Amino acid sequence: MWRRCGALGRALALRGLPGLAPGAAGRRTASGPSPPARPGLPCGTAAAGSQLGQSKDYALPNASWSQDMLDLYNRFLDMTKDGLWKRIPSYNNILDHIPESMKLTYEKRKDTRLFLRSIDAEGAGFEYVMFLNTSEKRVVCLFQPGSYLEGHPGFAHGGSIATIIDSTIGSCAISVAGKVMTANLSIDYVNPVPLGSVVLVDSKADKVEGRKVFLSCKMQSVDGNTLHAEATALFIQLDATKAQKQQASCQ
Ligand SMILES: CCCCCCCC/C=C\CCCCCCCC(=O)SCCNC(=O)CCNC(=O)[C@H](O)C(C)(C)COP(=O)(O)OP(=O)(O)OC[C@H]1O[C@@H](n2cnc3c(N)ncnc32)[C@H](O)[C@@H]1OP(=O)(O)O
Repeated sequence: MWRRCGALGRALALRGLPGLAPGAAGRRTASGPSPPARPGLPCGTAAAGSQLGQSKDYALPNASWSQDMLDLYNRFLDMTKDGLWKRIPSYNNILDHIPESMKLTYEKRKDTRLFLRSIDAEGAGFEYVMFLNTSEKRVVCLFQPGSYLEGHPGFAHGGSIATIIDSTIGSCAISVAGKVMTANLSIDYVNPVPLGSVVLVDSKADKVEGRKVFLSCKMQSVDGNTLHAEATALFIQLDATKAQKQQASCQ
């Protein structure tokens, strides 16, 4: 049912995208190519507002991205050209991700932030960009954990790994079922993730049963040789009444 370790590398190769050269990381940190032109954005996001300059899109290259991160990003950007993959923009307020039509019941608060975007220093927190393939019900996240995500010396904290997995799987569940919440997330941590390295978080919706969305995910190194973590999750589509109540209780 699910791709084993290294399968994403094979999947990339199938698309004519060979794996990255080993040791490519770290060739460039302080400067690099200018951000490429914005590719197509997933429908239903607040992309239009963002394009008007209202919200910063963080899922674009910055000076902290390593060469591995940039190379992989450019490979995925290439894959957006035929329209099968789309880059998901990233704003620091979750409401900027919600289509205008769904915003009626929400009031934008200035003092909240998406957890993943809570660290301001470029490169110190979660550097990531996600790509969505709607037909495969799949979201892949390119993730470079920064120095403020440390757990054991030199390695990413397990909570930060859980966060990026939950968010990647969550974005996949949202693309399949709209308003959802994590009901269950189970993670096997297989190999530690070095800070500053680049990993691929590859998630897929395996099954939808009524309001239940079952997903699975693998986190692996760019060359596909190291499996860092694997996870399964259950997301529940919120029923409209409950969603309204939850919203009312936190305003
Ligand atoms: C187009 C692309 C778009 C891209 C989008 C880009 C955006 C990117 C931006 C940023 C990424 C962020 C992405 C979000 C990621 C983060 C998500 C979170 O962290 S969520 C916070 C943590 N989770 C909670 O706090 C939930 C707390 N729990 C609840 O509120 C409820 O328990 C809830 C909603 C999960 C279910 O409650 P009920 O009342 O609606 O449903 P009931 O009746 O209890 O369950 C429905 C069915 O599910 C089963 N079920 C429920 N929980 C289960 C469990 N833990 N295990 C197994 N089954 C369970 C039940 O047994 C039932 O099954 P039967 O229909 O009877 O067959």
